[in-house]
Amino acid sequence: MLFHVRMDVQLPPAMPAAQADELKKNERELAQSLQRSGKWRHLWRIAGQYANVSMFDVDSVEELHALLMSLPLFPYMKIEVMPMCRHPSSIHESDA
Ligand SMILES: O=C(O)CC1=CCC(=O)O1
Repeated sequence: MLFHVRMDVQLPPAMPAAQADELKKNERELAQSLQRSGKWRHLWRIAGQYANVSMFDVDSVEELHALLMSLPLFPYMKIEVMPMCRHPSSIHESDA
């Protein structure tokens, strides 16, 4: 199942820089591991914003929910999820 996910990061301005850096480092490590596994298919920065657009390929909504909740930055992100299904006019086999 494919999901389009937008994540807006909203770190508290008062958070110490060292704590923010540690969260970002842990987030990067997990994100890269999930990309290598194929679960996190795409990760794009939205230009000019501390936000990303991602595509996830998971087996269920429950798996997506657990994955998103496991992200170190989860408590500091506004997350919007859009479930994707194949468009009948798509010529890309990988869009399923
Ligand atoms: O910086 C972001 O958009 C949040 C994030 C997701 C994966 C990652 O490494 O950072």
